[in-house]
Amino acid sequence: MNLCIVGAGYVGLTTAAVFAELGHTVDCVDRDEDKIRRLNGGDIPIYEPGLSELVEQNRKLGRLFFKTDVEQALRMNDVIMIAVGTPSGQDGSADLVYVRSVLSAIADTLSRYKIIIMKSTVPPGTGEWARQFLLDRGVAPELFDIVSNPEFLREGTAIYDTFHPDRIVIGASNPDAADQVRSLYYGIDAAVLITGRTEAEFIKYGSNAFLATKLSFINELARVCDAFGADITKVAAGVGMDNRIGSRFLQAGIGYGGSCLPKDVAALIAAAAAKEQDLTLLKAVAGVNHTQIDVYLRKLSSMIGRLNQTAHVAVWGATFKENTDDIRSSQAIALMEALTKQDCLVTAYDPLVAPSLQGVAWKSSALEAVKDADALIVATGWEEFVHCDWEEVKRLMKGDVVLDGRNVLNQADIRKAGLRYAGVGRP
Ligand SMILES: NC(=O)C1=CN([C@@H]2O[C@H](COP(=O)(O)OP(=O)(O)OC[C@H]3O[C@@H](n4cnc5c(N)ncnc54)[C@H](O)[C@@H]3O)[C@@H](O)[C@H]2O)C=CC1
Ligand SMILES: O=C(O)[C@H]1O[C@H](OP(=O)(O)OP(=O)(O)OC[C@H]2O[C@@H](n3ccc(=O)[nH]c3=O)[C@H](O)[C@@H]2O)[C@H](O)[C@@H](O)[C@@H]1O
Repeated sequence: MNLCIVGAGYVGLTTAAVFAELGHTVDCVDRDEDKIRRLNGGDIPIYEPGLSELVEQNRKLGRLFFKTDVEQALRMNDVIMIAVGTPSGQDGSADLVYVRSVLSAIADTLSRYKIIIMKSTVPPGTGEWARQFLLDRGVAPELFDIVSNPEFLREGTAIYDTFHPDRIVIGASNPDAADQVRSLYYGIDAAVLITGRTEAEFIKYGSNAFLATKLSFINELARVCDAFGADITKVAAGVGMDNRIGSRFLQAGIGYGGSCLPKDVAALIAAAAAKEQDLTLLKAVAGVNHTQIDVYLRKLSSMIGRLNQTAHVAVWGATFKENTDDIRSSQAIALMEALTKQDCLVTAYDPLVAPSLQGVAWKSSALEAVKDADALIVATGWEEFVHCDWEEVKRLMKGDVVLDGRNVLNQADIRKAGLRYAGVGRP
């Protein structure tokens, strides 16, 4: 099939590479000229394990192209996939400005039947709104179908997730269009759920909202475990052994971040509010996440006795989780900002990024960052932090406090090196 994917971000690029690998011919277009220039020069603008190899392989095979001429690519292809960003607006609702601009370009170029796939995460009802948008722009109804096909990949494992999804959700009002979208995925062994468009949109928000709920639940339980001197990792293991609950997404820490969970929880709350529904549970989920960093700061303060300009805190990790270079809504960054707000001296290191942050001194290695620090906080679970030389850390630090913001460290190793360990909900 000939496919045009609009948006060369995490989702657009991964989907383009995987669909090309499945044998389709893919035009991946983005209006960001610099991004497309880099892609055509063999430079992948995001860090995603395995993506670079897959892109290069399929470019060489003549199945994957990167272009800036969005209109021309829209004209040339039979299937259009919208994979542009849907960021949070002022009130938390999803800002559809980029989606609208693609729809506008589609309205300007549509002269024969096309399937328009909404891959971006959009609020319930957006497919219907998009259909009306095109009709209002004078596009004949028989010239298009809009199909919702939400994406469930995780950054850092995007290629694996796209080849091995738990399910493929296709929301369409026309069964033929749904079948065509299904055929794009031939070669991928996964359950396919065909549903209505609005239901598909809800499935995406429901999934992310549930994942966020699971995380805030375990983080709140970790706070109580702390108060009782119990170990949340053991509690989570036991709770997760119930198949109805499942063991994944129960790792307590400084809270969830990234470009999607916080944004999608906020968007669902806003979408519900627009229909006069008050989502009290999800508001609490967001609230727990928002205050999770305070829990760590209180713990840090109690261990080093102060949080002010005389406290030197080293922070390891800046990305919102390991194996990505994405710092969007990163709790690690929020933590650094909270520390600098208290005038602490912050030295930091991340294997991939060093974003400019007032009051934060970036160092070129993890060990450099801990030199003379009173305390170390591990804010992202990168492998190199998990397996570091704790004896050396102890030698370099002035103080002896190690705060495990992801509950990924081996307490025994840290204590053996003469350091004091604290996680959240871990005695
Ligand atoms: N990042 C992720 O892991 C996942 C994201 N999603 C959803 O997928 C959507 C895209 O997310 P990301 O890939 O992270 O976004 P991104 O922000 O990384 O990339 C979006 C791209 O779209 C381009 N763009 C915007 N308007 C355009 C236009 N009119 N014409 C051409 N290009 C245009 C931008 O230049 C940018 O390169 C969002 O709705 C997100 O919620 C869904 C699942 C996973
Ligand atoms: O819609 C999206 O964009 C995507 O959002 C998340 O994927 P992602 O944002 O890549 O990251 P996750 O792996 O879900 O992690 C989110 C945050 O939760 C944290 N987390 C995750 C798992 C856990 O047990 N504990 C925990 O604190 C991570 O450190 C991270 O900050 C979902 O997992 C994907 O299914 C979804 O497609």
